[in-house]
Amino acid sequence: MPRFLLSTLPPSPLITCHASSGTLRTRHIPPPSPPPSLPPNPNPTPLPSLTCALQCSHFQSCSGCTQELNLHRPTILDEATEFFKSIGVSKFTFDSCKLWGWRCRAKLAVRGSAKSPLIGLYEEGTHNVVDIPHCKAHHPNINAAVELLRQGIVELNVEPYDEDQGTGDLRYVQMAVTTYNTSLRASERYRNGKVQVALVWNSRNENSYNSDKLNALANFLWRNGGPKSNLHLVHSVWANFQTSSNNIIFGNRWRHLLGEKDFWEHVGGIDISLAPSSFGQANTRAFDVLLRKLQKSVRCIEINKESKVSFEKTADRLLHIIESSISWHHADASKEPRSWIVGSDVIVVDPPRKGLDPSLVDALQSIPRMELKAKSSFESPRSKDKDEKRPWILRAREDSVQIGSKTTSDDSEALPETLIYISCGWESFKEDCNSLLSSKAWHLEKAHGYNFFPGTQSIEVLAVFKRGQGVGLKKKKSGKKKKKPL
Ligand SMILES: C[S@@+](CC[C@H](N)C(=O)[O-])C[C@H]1O[C@@H](n2cnc3c(N)ncnc32)[C@H](O)[C@@H]1O
Repeated sequence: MPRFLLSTLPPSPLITCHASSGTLRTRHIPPPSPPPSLPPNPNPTPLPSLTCALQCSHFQSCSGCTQELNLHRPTILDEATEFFKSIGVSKFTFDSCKLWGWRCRAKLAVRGSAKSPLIGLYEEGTHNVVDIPHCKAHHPNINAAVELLRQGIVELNVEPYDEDQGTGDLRYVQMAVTTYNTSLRASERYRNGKVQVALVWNSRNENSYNSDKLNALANFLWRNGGPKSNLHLVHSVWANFQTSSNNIIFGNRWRHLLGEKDFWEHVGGIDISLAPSSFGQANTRAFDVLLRKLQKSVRCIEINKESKVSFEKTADRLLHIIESSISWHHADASKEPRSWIVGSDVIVVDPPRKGLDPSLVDALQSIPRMELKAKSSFESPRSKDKDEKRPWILRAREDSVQIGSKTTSDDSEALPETLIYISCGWESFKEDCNSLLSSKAWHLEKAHGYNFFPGTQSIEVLAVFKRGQGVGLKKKKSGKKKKKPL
């Protein structure tokens, strides 16, 4: 039976700063020196706000971070705590991991000129790129690789993209760090992370007129940052070809140019393969902490068909450590969501920032009705399976990968008891959460927050919903104490 198991493993020892604990173990940033006219304080006590301060020279101009002090406590945390309290979860916990150097994945715009390139993020509300060579959120090797790229652009006269004219060579760069290197001690792996560099090139393909420059830039990065260089920080170089005038960063065509083609990361206790086109968490350390709360997942539904190869590689390594079956399906979860809901014990959703598609929320809300219908129906699941005509379901079945044993049909009409919602969009999460609760089909059992994006007002939330109305929220009919749900 497809199932996602929830475990309560102890928190990872990688946590460096815990918002809910009284003692903070963070990188110590000394308070600013007193003005020269004042006698120096012989016993300076570090200001709590500065202990976890960003102290980034780009803060005023860059749109990446919105909070400068108390990085371990995003200000949105108070609202989140209140929100969960108002819906019956009084113990909302929050894990803060690395506060600086946490970002292992960055997409940066490349603008300016070949002599003076700008590599960074847009200024708030504009399309002016702010150069961020000393970004405090980036893994230090992302900043080092950006510096190398800057030298390559200048030396090889690579033209950054001009949005107004649609001209230039290099539009964006994606830098993704892998800290997976078993030849190093675990404590040294993060610091020695290697960067996969994906250059978004303004041409249709590798045969276009400016492809010599692309190869020259890739060779420059490899020569000066690859395994034979002193720096050795570049893992591989990829090209993505994009000529469209819209704001979409990547085109559909990818080419591996240099270095290792496979990119592995170790999170949640397992090895994960990631293609440069796949979604990958920016904060791999914090994601690891989140994943350790979840143990096994079985039926994965993904709209991006490029992820299939990554899934297959990942699953290949999983075979000897998991007993249950695991499958990957290329499908749009918002189309016919019922087909994914029915037959699972536990549903895990991890939607993009905009939250769940309304059709999926509808389906989750209507579970009590599905239950009634299932009770009154005598239709055999097997015959239903055979008669399936809906093209998207049939397509998804064809385009799927099954690892391990097949699912059994006995429980294929089971309805989920648990819904695990992983969210990176606080506003959409609140909306989805309110919709689920108002339907009375679900109640919220617990919620944890994670500091995935220190310095911003984004938090990652792991919320566990159980089917039906919560004990505390149902009208009490007798004075007897009811058992807490497990
Ligand atoms: C926040 S990411 C999470 C991915 C994965 N859980 C992980 O952590 O690597 C959201 C994922 O949902 C996928 N997605 C977006 N809309 C979808 C849809 N309608 N049906 C299925 N997958 C979808 C995206 O391609 C993306 O990989």
